[in-house]
Amino acid sequence: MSTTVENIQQQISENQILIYMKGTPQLPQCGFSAQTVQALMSCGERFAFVNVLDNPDIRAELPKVASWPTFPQLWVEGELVGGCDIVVEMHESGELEKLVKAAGERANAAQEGDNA
Ligand SMILES: N[C@@H](CCC(=O)N[C@@H](CS)C(=O)NCC(=O)O)C(=O)O
Ligand code: FES
Repeated sequence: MSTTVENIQQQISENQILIYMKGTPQLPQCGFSAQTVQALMSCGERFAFVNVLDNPDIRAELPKVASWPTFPQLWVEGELVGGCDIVVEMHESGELEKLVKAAGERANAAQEGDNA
């Protein structure tokens, strides 16, 4: 059986664009998660999400793994981008879309390579 920390590490390594949030993209359960996922959705790339309200073990362990105390958390290509403040700021500057689109394109290219 894998531990929570191993699950988290696997989620982060297997999902090139990943948000840990409260609620779901369709039904966020907190304003911070709502704002962040809205900014992410506006980038137009596919992304994975984990609802930490459904996963109390991940909610408890991820802040230690990430050295980041709160949710939401956006991870791109294995690295923590940040929470609501950072993501919203990057969205306003146009930086978020660049980062997310580049990661999405690389993920799609890797996928096509797998299927060939
Ligand atoms: N300033 C933070 C706001 C996020 C925040 O304060 N999150 C709190 C309330 S939703 C949190 O995750 N607390 C720990 C917890 O609920 O497990 C950001 O930029 O992401
Ligand atoms: S759930 Fe209360 S501030 Fe996020």
